[in-house]
Amino acid sequence: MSPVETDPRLKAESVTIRPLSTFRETVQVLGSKSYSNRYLALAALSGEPTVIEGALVCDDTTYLADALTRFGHVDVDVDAAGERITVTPTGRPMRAPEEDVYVGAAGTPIRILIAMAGHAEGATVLTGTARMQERPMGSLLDALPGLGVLAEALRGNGSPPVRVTGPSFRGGSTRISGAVSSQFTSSLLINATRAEQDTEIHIVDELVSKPYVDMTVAALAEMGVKVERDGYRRFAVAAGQKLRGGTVRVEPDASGMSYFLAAAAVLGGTVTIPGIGAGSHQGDVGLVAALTRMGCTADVTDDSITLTGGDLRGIDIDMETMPDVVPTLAVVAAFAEGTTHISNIASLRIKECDRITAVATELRKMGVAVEEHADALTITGGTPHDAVIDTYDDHRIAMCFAVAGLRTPGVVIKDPGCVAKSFPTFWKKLDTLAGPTTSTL
Ligand SMILES: O=C(O)C1=C[C@@H](OP(=O)(O)O)[C@@H](O)[C@H](O)C1
Ligand SMILES: C=C(OP(=O)(O)O)C(=O)O
Repeated sequence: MSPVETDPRLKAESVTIRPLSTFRETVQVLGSKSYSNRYLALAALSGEPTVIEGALVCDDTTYLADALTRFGHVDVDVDAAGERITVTPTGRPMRAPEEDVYVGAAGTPIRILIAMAGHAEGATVLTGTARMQERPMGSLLDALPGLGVLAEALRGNGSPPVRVTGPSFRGGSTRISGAVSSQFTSSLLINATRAEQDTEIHIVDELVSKPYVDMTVAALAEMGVKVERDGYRRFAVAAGQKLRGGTVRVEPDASGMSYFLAAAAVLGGTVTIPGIGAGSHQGDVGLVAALTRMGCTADVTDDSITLTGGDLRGIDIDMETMPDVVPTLAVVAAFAEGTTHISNIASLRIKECDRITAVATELRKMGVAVEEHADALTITGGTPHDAVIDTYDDHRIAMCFAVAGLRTPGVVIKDPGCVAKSFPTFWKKLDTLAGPTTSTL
C-alpha cells in the first residue's frame, strides 16, 4: 500500500537509528487515523459530497477508501500531498462487491465495514492479513442480528473472513459486549446513521477504550447527527437525522504525536505539536499527563502541546483509556529511575501483534528488566543497550523503539516499512528533529 510515499526506508530491511543529544523543535504530525476513518465512513454513508481536510493518508485509510469505492455508490479521491480526501456520491446504489474486500491489517476499517456491508445489496466478504484473520469480531457479529444484519465468520471462529448479507441494517435495539474492543460500538453508531429505524445500543459490560467512542459521537455531531447516551451504558441514534457533507477538518493524530513527546522525554528536549490541544477527545493525549507525572513539564494550550523532558521516574498507571500509547510509555519507562507498572491493558494482546509480549521481548533484548502479566507490564528503568528490534509487522513497535534509538546507540529497527499502516512519513518526521536520524541497511 502507501502508493504515495516514496521514502526508500519504507522498503528497507532495517534502519539503524542515530542517537541525538537534545533538541528543540516543532513537529507537524499527520491527521488522526481514527477521525480520518470515521469521516471517510460517514461521508460514504451520507450521500453528500464531502471533503476531509487534514486527512491521514496511510495504509489503513487507503484500504478503507478503496473498500468504500467497491460498493459503487461513492468515488473517493485520495490526495496524500494535500492531506485531503474527497468523497463524491456516484448516484449508483450501494451493492456488495463481487470479489472479497481485502483490508490488510486495518482493524478499525474492517469493523466499520462489517456493519456497513449490511446497507449494501448482496453478500459482501471482508478479509485481511493473516493477523487480521485472528483478530476478534465475535461481539460485533453477535450484536448485528439485533439490528437486522446477517453476518457470519466463514470459519466459525469469530474472525475474518466475514460474510455479510444485505440490505439488512434496519436499526432497532441490540446488546453488545464492549469488553474486547470499542470499535464494535463505534461501528454500530456510525452505521446507525443510515438505518430506517431508531437504533439503540446497550453495552452489557465494561466498555474498553472509552475515548474512542467519544470520538465517534463527536464525529457524528460534527456531521449533524446527535447521539443520545447514558454514559457508556446506552447509546441511541434517532432515525431521520441527516448526515451532512461539506468540509470537515481532522486534528493531528495523538498516537503519532506520542513518539515525538517520548523523544523529548528521553533526551531532555523540547517538542511542540501544533493543531491539537486541551479540547481534544483523543484519549492518547493522556500521555502528556503521564509523562508529566514521570518528571517532564508540559504546556497544553487550546491548539498546541509542548513537552520538555526532565529527570524521569517510574509511575503506576492504568492505561485502559489510551492503549495505543502503551508501547511509547513503556520505552520512556525503560530510561526512568525506578519501576513503572502499566495496568489494565489486556486489549494490547489482540492488536496488530501481541503488544504486551512484543514490548517485553524487545525491551529485554536491550537489557531492561520487564515483567509481563496477563493484562499489565512492569518495567524497571536503567541504561538500555543496543539491540536489533523485531517489529512483528506492527507500526507502533517500530516507532516506539526508534525513540529508544535516539538515546541508545546501535538500535536497529527491522522492517521499518511497517510504519506505513498509520504514519508513512514517520522516518522523515524523525529526521526533522536533527537531520538524518537513521541509516538504511
Ligand atoms: O476506534 C478507533 O479508531 C480505535 C480504537 C482502539 O481500538 P480498541 O477499541 O479495540 O482498543 C485503538 O486501539 C485503535 O487504534 C483505533
Ligand atoms: C490498534 C491499532 O489499529 P487497528 O485496531 O485499527 O488495526 C493501532 O493503530 O494501534
